[in-house]
Amino acid sequence: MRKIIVGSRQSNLALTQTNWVINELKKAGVQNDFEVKKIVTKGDRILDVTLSKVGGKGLFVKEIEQALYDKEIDFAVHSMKDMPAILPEGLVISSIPVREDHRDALLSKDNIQLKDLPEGAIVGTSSLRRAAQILATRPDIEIKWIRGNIETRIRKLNEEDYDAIILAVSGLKRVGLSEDLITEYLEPEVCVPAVGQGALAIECREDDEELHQLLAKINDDYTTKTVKAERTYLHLLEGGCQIPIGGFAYLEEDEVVLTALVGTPDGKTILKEVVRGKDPEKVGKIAAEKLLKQGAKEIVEQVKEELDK
Ligand SMILES: NCc1[nH]cc(CCC(=O)O)c1CC(=O)O
Repeated sequence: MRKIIVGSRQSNLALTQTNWVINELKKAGVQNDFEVKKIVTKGDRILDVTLSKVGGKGLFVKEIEQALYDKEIDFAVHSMKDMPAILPEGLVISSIPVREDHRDALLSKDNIQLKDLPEGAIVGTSSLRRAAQILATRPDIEIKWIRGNIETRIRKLNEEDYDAIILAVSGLKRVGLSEDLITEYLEPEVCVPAVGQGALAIECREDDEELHQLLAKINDDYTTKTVKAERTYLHLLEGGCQIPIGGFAYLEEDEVVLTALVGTPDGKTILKEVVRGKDPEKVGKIAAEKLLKQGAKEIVEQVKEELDK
């Protein structure tokens, strides 16, 4: 039986996600042997620059995709939210396992909720999406960029002058940290998560039929459907750059309910629509059309220009 080589970034989060997927495959009855091969990406090498400035989503996946092309690895597990809307020729997202918690969370030094943080409090994030939405409700807050993996960010909260930081609940849980660290769960009504947040994407070669069959065993229909709506929307709005875009969908009976958001980084303009319907692609498309009609394109262009400076 074929041994399956799995490529992974070497961060704790990436390795945990990769091992989780391998374990799910085994639980689903896959009997092949697996080997994890660690790959260093450009995103891992750049530490001190705002991510949006150095090229956003593509940074963490390029080297891994090359390894797939070169057949050094057979599949790779990514955070769905780090995946560009369009994949390079010959590669596909073969399977989407069940989503972890989709929400962002506020972790604050003295366990103070967002609405009760003192005026001018410093909140750490390197996400324009999070910054825009925090500033929209609390324009007095000072956003300060913070980089590093989840563990590093929590250390910086304790050691530096941040009053609070924002992290994805899923990331925190996956690296094995306690949810007791969370001060406040930010529901999508307060902070629309990143498209695909909490979900994983298993990427492999399009022509690897044998592997598709194995990976299909851990595909989750609910997650696939909702992520489809989110990513259709994302694709129609941008093209890979990191801008303040949020999207989150859930199912209500047999309908997809998608909340889609675009904002300016200062939070002064927030465009938001909730769209529901049976066909996830249609729902994503309608959400994009509604926001584009309200000026989303202008916001996207403006942010891209700022980032290129
Ligand atoms: N931006 C980095 C990143 N990429 C994926 C996750 C974990 C969340 C997920 O699985 O969607 C995180 C950390 C975070 O946003 O706090």
